[in-house]
Amino acid sequence: MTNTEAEMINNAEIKVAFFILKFYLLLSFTFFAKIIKLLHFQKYYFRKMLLEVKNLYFNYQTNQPLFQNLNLNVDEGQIIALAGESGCGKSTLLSLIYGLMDWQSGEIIFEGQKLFGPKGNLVPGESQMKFVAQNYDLMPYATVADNVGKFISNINLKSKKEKVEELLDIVGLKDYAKVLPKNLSGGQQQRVAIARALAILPKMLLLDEPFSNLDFSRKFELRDKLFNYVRQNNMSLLISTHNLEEVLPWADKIVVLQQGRLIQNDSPKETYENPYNDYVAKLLGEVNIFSEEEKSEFNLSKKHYFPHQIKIAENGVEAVVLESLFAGSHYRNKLRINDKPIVVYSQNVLSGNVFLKF
Ligand SMILES: Nc1ncnc2c1ncn2[C@@H]1O[C@H](COP(=O)(O)OP(=O)(O)OP(=O)(O)O)[C@@H](O)[C@H]1O
Repeated sequence: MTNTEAEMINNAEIKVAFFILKFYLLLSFTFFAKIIKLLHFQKYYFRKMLLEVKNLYFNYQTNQPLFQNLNLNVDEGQIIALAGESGCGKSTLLSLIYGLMDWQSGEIIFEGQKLFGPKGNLVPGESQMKFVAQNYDLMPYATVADNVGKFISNINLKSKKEKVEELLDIVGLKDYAKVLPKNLSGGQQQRVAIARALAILPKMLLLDEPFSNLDFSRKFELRDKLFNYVRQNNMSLLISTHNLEEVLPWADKIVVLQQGRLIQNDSPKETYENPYNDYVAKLLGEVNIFSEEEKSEFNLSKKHYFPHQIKIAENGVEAVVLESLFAGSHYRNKLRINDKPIVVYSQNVLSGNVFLKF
């Protein structure tokens, strides 16, 4: 064999070796990708149940039950929005779960253990949960930092200080560490209470309308940071709200209460696309509601249309423009189809008569 022939054989061997290596790498990459996908799937679809409310019956007054046979499950790491109009029972349900009131019958099970409400605990509240009620319950003569650090151990003061700083950053109160809560606004006190609840990384966090006192820009910032922190730390969150738009992007499930009855329990997308009734649709924002007669008159496929779901088109249902107002990202138009007033959002200002596509 000549030198050139030997070199050619060597090159061919190297090529084959490279080919096998490439094939092997590709195979192992696909294998690992599959494993990662499986773990991801498992994380979301085989979550462990953390809280179970079973056939809960509760009344403030004996003749009028607020909850009758209420059932609700919360999985580990799940974010659930508890929605409903004022007075539907959101705060009461959170207080019952946290163990601040006795219920008449039914069961509340947390981590597989039956809870007994106030009679089961010397100190009010369950130890693995934290509840931020609407009264905040702050220590008025301790600084903001001391309030936030209230439940953090003093064994390592440096790490405690760092944790408090991290939490104050999340709620946007870094510059208020040394201020007393009595000198803060309602919204600021609310944020201190949230930071304090996050401090001990509870397994379950119960927040009662946590954004009610916050201005628009603060709300955006806090929501992002709060939900990310909750997700990163695999906490379960039950958050009450009367405005679903506030929590829709982050919630795994929307649970809707109407006068103490649980009427819908679905994913945000399902709730938005198929609200159970007019009450649920209105919790999701401005909405056009059509009666059965109007549905057949305008040939509509559903009952509820949000203003952006109705498009201005070349032809379709004719409407008269009553008003077209600039609303930032869109124009908010009041229209009338025959006698039916509706609201439609458009990219341009409207006038005269238009055609609508549903
Ligand atoms: N201490 C109480 N005694 C008697 N009835 C009460 C008491 N607290 C609340 N209620 C009633 O129970 C119902 C539910 O109240 P709850 O505060 O749980 O509603 P909510 O949905 O949290 O309202 P909001 O959004 O205004 O906080 C309401 O009709 C309310 O009037």
